[in-house]
Amino acid sequence: MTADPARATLIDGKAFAAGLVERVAAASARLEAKHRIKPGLAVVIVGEDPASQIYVRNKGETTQRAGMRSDTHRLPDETDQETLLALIAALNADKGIHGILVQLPLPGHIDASAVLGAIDPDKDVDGFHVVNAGRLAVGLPGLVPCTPLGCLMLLKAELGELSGLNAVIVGRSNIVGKPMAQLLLGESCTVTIAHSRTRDLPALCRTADILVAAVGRAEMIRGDWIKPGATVIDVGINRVPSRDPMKAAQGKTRVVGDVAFEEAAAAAGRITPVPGGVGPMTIACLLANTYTAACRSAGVEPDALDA
Ligand SMILES: NC(=O)C1=CN([C@@H]2O[C@H](COP(=O)(O)OP(=O)(O)OC[C@H]3O[C@@H](n4cnc5c(N)ncnc54)[C@H](OP(=O)(O)O)[C@@H]3O)[C@@H](O)[C@H]2O)C=CC1
Ligand SMILES: Nc1nc(=O)c2c([nH]1)NC[C@@H]1CN(c3ccc(C(=O)N[C@@H](CCC(=O)O)C(=O)O)cc3)C=[N+]21
Repeated sequence: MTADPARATLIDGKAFAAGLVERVAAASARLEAKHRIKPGLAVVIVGEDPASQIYVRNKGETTQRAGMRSDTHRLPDETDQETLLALIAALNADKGIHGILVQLPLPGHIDASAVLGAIDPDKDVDGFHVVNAGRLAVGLPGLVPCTPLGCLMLLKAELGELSGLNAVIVGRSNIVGKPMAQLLLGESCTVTIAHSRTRDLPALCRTADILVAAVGRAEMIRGDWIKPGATVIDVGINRVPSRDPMKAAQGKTRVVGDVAFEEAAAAAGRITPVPGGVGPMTIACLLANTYTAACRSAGVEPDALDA
């Protein structure tokens, strides 16, 4: 909460994620004590992309802190598709592994959709398999992509009932925009999905009670695009040069979202920061999905993970 009433309330994704990780850890400990199952996550990373390396290290550390098994498979950039598919087949067959995540992007010589399609849908903790996309679309239980799931948890924690609200999602990717739309539709929001061909995006955004930005363009969404009092969820993770010109000259960067934060915070009712907003929720939801997958593999009803 901020003291200035003219400024939006900050949605503390980092704190919410820490609480969720604790609840997953407690639920996993109960699962292990009662049913002798320790949830296990396998993360596969191909190549040396530095940003990906950081995320993968973060995921591994958080998973272990939650008392779950975490295996990281680091493969060289030149790994061929058959080798990767053989690893996935082995992980699909491994009874101690309940979740498999293949870090994206993959090197260009690998067909990402073939690789994602090879993961057992019941171990697909990213929720990227077409079977899970289909389950989400028709309202069957499945595994839901972590980033939109984390956004929905924040929205429900902040707003409670979402029914009837106008939601505008900027971005239509299969991993963020589309599943976000499905989830908000499931909450009975009136959902509009915008993209690079949308006409008069600022006017459309001004209709949003809930605005989700998943574009990948630094600070594209301006303060005067925000309906006063709206809830703004900024998914974007963009590296831009440091503010300090000396540091920028040394190639130092900082992370900003898709929303011009200072301007938007002056208009919005609530807003997520970047960093410290959606990003940590993505990792917490990955653990939640791994716990859920482990329970289902044993036919055990997962404990509720809400706050
Ligand atoms: N916090 C987290 O945990 C995560 C953050 N991210 C971040 O979220 C952002 C989005 O990721 P992702 O969905 O994978 O990105 P994609 O690049 O796959 O999709 C971007 C979407 O934005 C649309 N778009 C691009 N430019 C414009 C524009 N000028 N006006 C309106 N729409 C536009 C594109 O439209 P079109 O389809 O027409 O090309 C596309 O639908 C990135 O910054 C990414 O780093 C992603 C995953 C997790
Ligand atoms: N198969 C797959 N699944 C993914 O979920 C996946 C992926 N590939 N490839 C890359 C994107 C990106 N992503 C993020 C996760 C956490 C933060 C995160 O925790 N960010 C922190 C720190 C940001 C920083 O300072 O760099 C924050 O926003 O506060 C960000 C981004 C998951 N992704």
